Parts: sequence; structure tokens; C-alpha cells
Amino acid sequence: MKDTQTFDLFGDAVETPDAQPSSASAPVSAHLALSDTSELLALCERWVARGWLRDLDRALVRFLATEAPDAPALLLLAAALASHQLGRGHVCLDLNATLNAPDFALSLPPEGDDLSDPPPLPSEVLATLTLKEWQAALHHPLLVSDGPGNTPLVVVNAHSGLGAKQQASIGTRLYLRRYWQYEQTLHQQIATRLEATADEAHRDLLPQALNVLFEDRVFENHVLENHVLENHVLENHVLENSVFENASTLNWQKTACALAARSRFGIITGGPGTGKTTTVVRLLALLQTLQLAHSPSQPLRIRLAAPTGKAAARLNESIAGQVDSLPIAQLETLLSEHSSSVPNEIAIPTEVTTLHRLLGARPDTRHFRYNAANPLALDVLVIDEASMVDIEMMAAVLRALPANAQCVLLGDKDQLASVEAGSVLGDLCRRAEAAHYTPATAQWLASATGQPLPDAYIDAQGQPLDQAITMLRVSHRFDEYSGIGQLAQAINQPSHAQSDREKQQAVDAVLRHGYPDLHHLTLSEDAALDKLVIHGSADKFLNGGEGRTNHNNEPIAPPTGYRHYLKTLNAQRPRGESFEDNPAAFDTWAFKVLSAYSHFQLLCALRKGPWGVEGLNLRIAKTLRGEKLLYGSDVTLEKGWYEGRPVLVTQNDYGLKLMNGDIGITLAVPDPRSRSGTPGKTLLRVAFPTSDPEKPIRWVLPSRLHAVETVFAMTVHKSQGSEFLHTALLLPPTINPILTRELVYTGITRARDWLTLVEAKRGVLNEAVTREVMRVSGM
Ligand SMILES: Nc1ncnc2c1ncn2[C@@H]1O[C@H](COP(=O)(O)OP(=O)(O)OP(=O)(O)O)[C@@H](O)[C@H]1O
Repeated sequence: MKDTQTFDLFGDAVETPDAQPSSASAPVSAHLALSDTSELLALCERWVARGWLRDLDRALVRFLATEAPDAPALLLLAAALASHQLGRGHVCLDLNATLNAPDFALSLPPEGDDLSDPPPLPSEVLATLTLKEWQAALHHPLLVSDGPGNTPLVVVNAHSGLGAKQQASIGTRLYLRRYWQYEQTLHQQIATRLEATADEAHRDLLPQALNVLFEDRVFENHVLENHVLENHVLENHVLENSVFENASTLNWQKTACALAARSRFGIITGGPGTGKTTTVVRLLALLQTLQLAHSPSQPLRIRLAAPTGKAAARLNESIAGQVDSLPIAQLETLLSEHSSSVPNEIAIPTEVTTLHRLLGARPDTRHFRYNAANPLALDVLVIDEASMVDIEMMAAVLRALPANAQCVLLGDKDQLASVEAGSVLGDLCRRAEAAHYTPATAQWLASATGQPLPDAYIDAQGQPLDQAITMLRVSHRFDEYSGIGQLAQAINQPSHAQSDREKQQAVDAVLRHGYPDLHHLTLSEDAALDKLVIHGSADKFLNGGEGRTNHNNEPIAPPTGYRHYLKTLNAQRPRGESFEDNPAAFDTWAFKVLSAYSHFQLLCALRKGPWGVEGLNLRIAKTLRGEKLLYGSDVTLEKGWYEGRPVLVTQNDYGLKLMNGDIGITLAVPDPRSRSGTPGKTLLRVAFPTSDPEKPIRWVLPSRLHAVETVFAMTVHKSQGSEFLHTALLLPPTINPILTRELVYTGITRARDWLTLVEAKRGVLNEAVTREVMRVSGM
């Protein structure tokens, strides 16, 4: 089930039935708001009052009506809806799709609006309208153009899109100019970068350097050998479902490195643990080696960035580990054989910044310090978690990149798209599964990597963008004996590959299989949820969660709940110390508490109601109080500060050096105004982790934190870019538009070692996994 029509990579409309008035059977007279501006404004007013339309959308309509009093009401209506789509992640309004399913164009409450005197639904208003009439109303040179110009709106007919294949298909998209411009920037920037292949000098070194970097081929097969460790599931295992299918011979990581090194624009996509970070670190070593062979004293200036502070911190950690394992000495030997002068050391940066910082975000403006006129001083930019980057930010980054710089995007194309408009990575990677490498690329790859490409991935019609994308297909974190990996794979099957029923059966089969890292809980009583959040319900996992090891043969600690960090908080508290005299003792304590917190996180889909963040936070706080793990009145637990309160930062605060997505824990430290160590006299401070080993904790007074929320429950949207050892994903009892395949996939892949999938009512998961988010764009 899809909620809107969409377009393919080249701007062609995906075939949809001709627009039909939605109530074609009965003769209906046209709604007045289609022809009368004051009726339309009144209608918008009523929609805004119900929360179906935003104030912002109505303001745009008013502005346009004032600027052009002769503008047809139908045009103004289209503008209101186009503006509204931005708040829902779409870059533009697709007129055809809107006529096919008008009620998707507004934010209608999922379970209906039971207030009296509801305003007319879009399906009633648009019932008589045809696509032709609507298109005709858009002919207004002051307000709408079909491309460059100053009009506030831009209309694009799909058959005028790049590389149109189906002239007959009609699709009309209406953009607010700014968003049309972002899309143009992306098209142009990416196309230009794809034309310019990277410097060919010293490319003869490429195959040799790749061989050095991927010499440890055992790597690829290594995970298989470890399966004996989990031999309790070996016997039952259905090998046909294996994630290792087809993946055994081709080293996709090596392929990714080669392709990304060849082009000024590259994408490496893959699910969790497929080695995106591992690959990019090798890519950087490769690029640096090639550069130093060419210019021994001029190493590449490499920058690493991620969309959120949390994602940046995570990449920072994993990159640092990976850089240490690079075969730098062998690369330097190779380099010395190729270079007449002594080259610089092969240095790979490990510091990761946020995109906002990289571009020099300035308060109160959407303009950045670095832009086309003042480009970034770098040669290579790697952007991790690129699925979270919206179209506006992606356009800003590409504009600020020097023409010769190389840009590499990393991310999981199947994850939820950015909160803001656009699904850039998903759009760009729509053909990644089948690769579509041309015979020329295949030949080049074979000589660069020494691996012949299977025919299934070769396509003489492959497009330039296809040649710059590699999809990593082997999970090194979740092997075929991992329920988390199997569930992610079953959920992620594209809808064209199987029917809804088949997908549901595949998901059910994984849930019933009895994997050691997966527990499926249907709530029949409240106590089960309480037990989960307190203890993690380890007893529900095979062998109580004991005895598992990871792919490095290290023991995996059994799953926990929130009791774990609260116990750490009490057990590790520095006693008899003063906060001022011995800050290190408090830093160590806070660090341990924060690490313990990262062992468990409850995720949910909604914000409001008993199954949303708001209801769950209070409920969990009270449950933990009942266990004497937290203290405070109902009012304090709901609205105040108390020791143990975990908080999530919801907006960047450059003054406090806190980023959207950071998690801190409230701790009671001795009050400096009382005598050192006097028991009972304490102050609350919130401890946040930093990336500075000298000063691992930032202590902040609660009164200084304005954009935080309790995070016993976190929405899946907010959890992007994070991972937790034990993740519990809670689905509400009724289906809701927000519950989609992408949401469930993103939620379950936040789990590193353990996943508890909680259904408030059996069946919601089955429905959710067959619903896909489709974002409208012209990408
Ligand atoms: N070829 C390989 N053989 C064996 N282990 C590997 C291989 N590639 C990566 N790994 C290991 O798998 C784990 C995940 O790798 P990595 O962090 O690079 O994946 P990722 O795709 O970046 O993960 P994430 O989902 O966290 O973004 C790491 O422990 C890494 O060392």
C-alpha cells in the first residue's frame, strides 16, 4: 500500500491510472472553493483550525492572493497543498496523485476527526476536478513558471524530465521555487561530478593498493566459521534465507572502494554492519596513497561529517578503531616503490563533525558561511548517515564543495528518510540493488579489483549515476543465525519482489523460529512491559541470554533493562568526595552510568497518547519508582527534574556544545555550598558525554537546558544514527500512517545484540511491514 504516486530517477512518472474524480458515480457540483478565492481562504481557515493544514501554508496562500488578486482559486489551492507537502517530507505536490487520493494531501487525523461540523475533506472539494482543469489554472506567469525565473512557484511536467522514457506518461509536479532550486542543484552538481572522473595519474597503483588493503580476504568468510558458536540454532536453520546468498565470492567492499576512488561523487550503501565504515576507512587510505604517489608533499585534505551530533560521535568512535587496523606500513612500502621523493605519512583523520558545523551554520539564518562563493577548504568529504540528510542540506553541502573535491555518501538506503523534506539517499539509490554497471565499468572493475562481475549486475543501459553506487550486501554484524538480521532482511524485501502475504509469512517465520537474539512479545498484560523496561526480560531469550559471543569471539552480555544503569548509578557513586576537588571521580561515575544507559532503549512510533513517548515516559518513570530505582512525586516525574532522569537534546545548542540527539543523565552531585562530603546536600546536574578524552563529561545545570525531553521512550525517528545493545521496539495497538516498513526496519536495526519486538496487539507488525513510505520528488 503506497500513500502517494512517485517518479523514477529520471523524472518520469511511474505509471498511474488516469486521474478520476473520486466520486465519479454521482453528479456533484463543483465546490465553491475551486472558483472563488474568498471561499478558498475560508476553507483554508477551517483546515488550519483543525490542524489539517499549517499556518505557514495558509500564510503563503494569503501572500499569493495579495500579490496576484487575479490568481485562480485552483492555483492557490495547489500552492497551499504544495506548501503543506514540505512539512510531510515531500519536495513537491504531485497533482495526479492528489486527484487519485485527495485526502492524503492534508494531515488528517489517522483515526478520523470526531469533532462536530468538520470542514469538507479534500476528496469532497476536489471531487469534480480534472487534471486538465488543474493544469490550466497553473498558467499564471506572475506566480508560476516551468523553470528558471522569479516566480514563487514552479511547475514541472514529468515528460519534460531528464532522460524521459515515456513521453505518454503525464505527471505534473508543483514546487515552491526554493525546493525546485534544491533539486536542480543536486541534479547539476551530481551530474558534473559524475562526468569528471578522478585524477588518472598513478592509477596503475590502484590495483596494488587495493590488494594490500583487502589482502585479509579471510575476513569475508570469517563470520561463517564462527557460526559453530551458536550451534543451538544450526540444526533448525533454513539456509535459503541466508544473508550470505550470492555474496560469497564477490568482495563488495573492494568494489565499493574502487568505484568510489574513480569518481568525484560516490555512494556506498548497505544495511547495518555491512562494513560501510570499514570500507570508507580503506577508501581514504587508498585515496591518500594515490595522492601521495602523485604529490608526495601534498596529502589530501579529508573531512568527515554526519547530520547529527550523535551520528558524528558514533562514526568518530568506529573510525578511530578502524584506522588503527589499516595496513599503513605495507601501503607506505608500496608508495616508496612508486615515488622518487620521500612522501608524507599516510594520515587519515578520525575527527567527525556535524554538517552544520562543517558549513558554518549561523544563528537565525539558513545561509551558511561556506557556500559556492566561499567553498570549503577540502579535497575529500565523507558524509555518514546520509539517509538523514534532507534536500536543503544536501544542496548546501554540494554547493559549498570545491569543483575538484570528491564527495562520498555513506548510509542505509532503506532507513527512514530525513525528517525534513526529501529522501535524497533513497532516491539516488533506487537502482542500487541490481547495480546496473555498464560493460565498460565491469571491465574496469575487473582490472582494478581482480574480480569479474557476475552478469546479473551488468546492464548495457546503465546510467552514469549507477556507476558511482555500490551496495554492500553481507552483514558482518548479523549473520544468518541472528534473528535481528533475518528480521531486517524479511522486512526489507521490496514490494515488487513479493506479495504482502508472502512478506508477512516471511516475517512470521522469523519471529517463530527461535533465534537467540530476538524476543517477540505481544502484550496481554501490563506487567510484561514493566518487566521488560525494568529487567530487560532476559529470561525470555534462549538460555537467559547467556553464552553468546560476537564475531570477534568476545562474550555478549545478557540483555538488560533500565534497572542496569540505575543500579550502576547507585553502586558507583563517589562517596565522601567533593565535586570541585575531585571532578575526575564524578566524571568516571557519570561515564559508567552513561555507558550502562546505552545498554537498553525502548523505541516507539508515536509521540502522543499512552503508546507514545509522552505516555510511556511517565509510565516507565512510575514503574521504576515502584521498584525504588527512582524517587519523586508524580508531578516531578512528569514535569520536573530528578536523579536518574535520562534526557534527549532536541535542538542544537552551540553555547552549551550540545547537539540534537545527545543523551544526558541527571545526577545528584554534592552541593559545593555545603561542607565537602556532607551527606544529603546535593545539586542536580546533567552529565553528557564528550569526545574529549581529557574531559569526558560535560556537566550542565538543568535550568540551562531548554530543549530536552525525557527519553525512557524515544521515537524511532529520533533514534536514527544511534544503536543500543538491547533495543525494544514497541508498536501501538492500532495501525497509523506513521507505521511503515521503513519505520520498523529503522527501529529494529538500532539493536546491536538483542531485540525485543513488542506488539501492543498482535497483527500491527504484519500490517506495518506492507506499508511503504513514498516521498514525492523529481530526483
Ligand atoms: N569484511 C569483513 N569481514 C569481517 N568483519 C567485518 C568486515 N567488514 C566489517 N567487519 C566488521 O563488522 C562490523 C561492522 O562493520 P562497520 O562498522 O564497518 O559496518 P557499518 O556498515 O559501518 O555499520 P553501521 O550499521 O554501524 O553503520 C565491525 O565490527 C567490523 O570490524
